[in-house]
Amino acid sequence: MQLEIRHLSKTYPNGVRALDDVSLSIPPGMFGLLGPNGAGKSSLMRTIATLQQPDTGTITLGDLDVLKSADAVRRLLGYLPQEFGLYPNLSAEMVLDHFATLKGLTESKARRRVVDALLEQVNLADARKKAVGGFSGGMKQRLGIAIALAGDPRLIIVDEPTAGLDPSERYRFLNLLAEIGQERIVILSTHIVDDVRELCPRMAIINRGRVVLAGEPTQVLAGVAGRIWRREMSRDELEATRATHEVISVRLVAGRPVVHVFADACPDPRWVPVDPDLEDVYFHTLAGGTIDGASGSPSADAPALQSV
Ligand SMILES: Nc1ncnc2c1ncn2[C@@H]1O[C@H](COP(=O)(O)OP(=O)(O)OP(=O)(O)O)[C@@H](O)[C@H]1O
Repeated sequence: MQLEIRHLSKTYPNGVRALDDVSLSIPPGMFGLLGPNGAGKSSLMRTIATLQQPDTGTITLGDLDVLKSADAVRRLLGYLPQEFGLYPNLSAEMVLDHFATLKGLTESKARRRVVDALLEQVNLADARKKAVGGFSGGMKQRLGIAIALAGDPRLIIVDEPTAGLDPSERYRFLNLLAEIGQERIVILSTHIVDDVRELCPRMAIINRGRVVLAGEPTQVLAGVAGRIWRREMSRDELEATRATHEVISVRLVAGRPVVHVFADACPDPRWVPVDPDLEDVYFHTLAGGTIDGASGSPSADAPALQSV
């Protein structure tokens, strides 16, 4: 079963064009949808989740017309939105039991088995009796995934799930997603490049409502190989470099800027070649650059580049 999105566009009543002719093919496994704030990720996720209609375009899941069969799609869907509220006084077990009932698990013994298995899977079995109001961010996200998994969905959408998690909770959460993504379509929407690098065999970058790049991380990395150069420099030199080169990222190492530029040839002997990482691809693409061998239409107007 594959998710096919064709020519999807959406303009909100305030005139914002959140989706602009978006087309994507998403096979089973983890799919990373990367983009900066306001790129249109949540608009796309909500549309796939049947929570809003586009102006034009089609979405199919296998043989199912997603936009015309909302009820059938919801039976196959698990959705973890960017923000979700939980009654703080209920225990994890009660919350999950409630959602499992909503998903159609009406027989109490079968539902208890599912709830137990889900709590075990997301590593919350020990916290099952605790009120969710006292949960940490990571625990809440894991409970959110357990809710999304109730009813054994074929398509799972998770919108910015790792923002605000500490490194160990983030690692735990990504591991859980990797396990889940083995037999289903899992769309991970995020602005965190590392989430996609660590998890997703397929990815797309969306910016200003358009798919500006789609492909496999290894393939898109190969597309910029040999054209990323690094140099440590002073802050004054950085300003001059911005005027003459395509600066794609700047990181501080011990307080000094370490700069990556995109160039077909070594700018001068002070620059050293680097193996590109996905962040180089991301910022190069957002700046309107193209990647050899990847699909997508480059951003017409480039946003400001990342700066320190
Ligand atoms: N209901 C709405 N009405 C009007 N404009 C909206 C609405 N929802 C989103 N937008 C606008 O559409 C654009 C895309 O927003 P969207 O939330 O889809 O992006 P995003 O990539 O998910 O960003 P973020 O990570 O900040 O949530 C933004 O300019 C946003 O302000």
